[in-house]
Amino acid sequence: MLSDDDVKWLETPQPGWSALRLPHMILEDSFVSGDSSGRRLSLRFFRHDPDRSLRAKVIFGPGTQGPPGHAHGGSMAAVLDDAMGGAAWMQGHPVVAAELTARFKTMLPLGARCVVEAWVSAVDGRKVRVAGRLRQGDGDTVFAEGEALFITLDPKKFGVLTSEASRIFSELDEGTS
Ligand SMILES: CCCCCCCCCCCC(=O)SCCNC(=O)CCNC(=O)[C@H](O)C(C)(C)COP(=O)(O)OP(=O)(O)OC[C@H]1O[C@@H](n2cnc3c(N)ncnc32)[C@H](O)[C@@H]1OP(=O)(O)O
Repeated sequence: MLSDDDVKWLETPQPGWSALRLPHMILEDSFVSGDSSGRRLSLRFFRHDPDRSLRAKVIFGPGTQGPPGHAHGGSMAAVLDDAMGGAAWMQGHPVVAAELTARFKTMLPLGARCVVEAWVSAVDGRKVRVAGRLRQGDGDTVFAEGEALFITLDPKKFGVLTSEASRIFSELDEGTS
């Protein structure tokens, strides 16, 4: 479903980005990242090293259709949710989403190469506010913007996921320090 060029594009970090190699336990059956068929969502996650925010490359496949030929708003909101949650995890906050706002700005053509940017905007106790943007990969068109409130949980509730996350992010630090 994806061309070889699309796969190559998805897997190639931009300057200042480090690839996040997420373990099978996170990817398997993930609503957003768990589809390897290319029919629905194809994503690769990265860390933007200068400010440790999150980047993702994403292609919305034919199975994400809402308006004919364009992505469903729910699929865009799901990608923003996942990326914003990932941005919080990347900065050491084991969270789940409590509130999510999405603003749909421009219809997103299926198959377009897109980039997601997500960053933590404020932390107040257990409340972690995160913002995000879904834009054209090779241009400035913004398809959707998001804001969300995430709540930090007891890391014990995430069990092995929390230690996996620490391991993944410390490996990145070793690679870029
Ligand atoms: C490599 C690894 C990568 C891993 C990358 C993984 C990325 C995954 C990202 C996916 C993100 C998701 O979709 S997660 C799935 C969707 N979300 C969920 O299913 C969450 C369901 N909701 C819950 O489980 C719960 O409501 C919680 C945990 C959010 C909160 O419950 P709690 O723990 O009992 O906390 P509680 O005392 O109620 O609230 C704590 C504080 O937060 C505030 N608060 C709580 N909810 C709200 C709310 N909706 N709006 C405003 N404020 C709220 C409270 O007022 C309080 O403030 P104060 O009194 O302290 O001031």
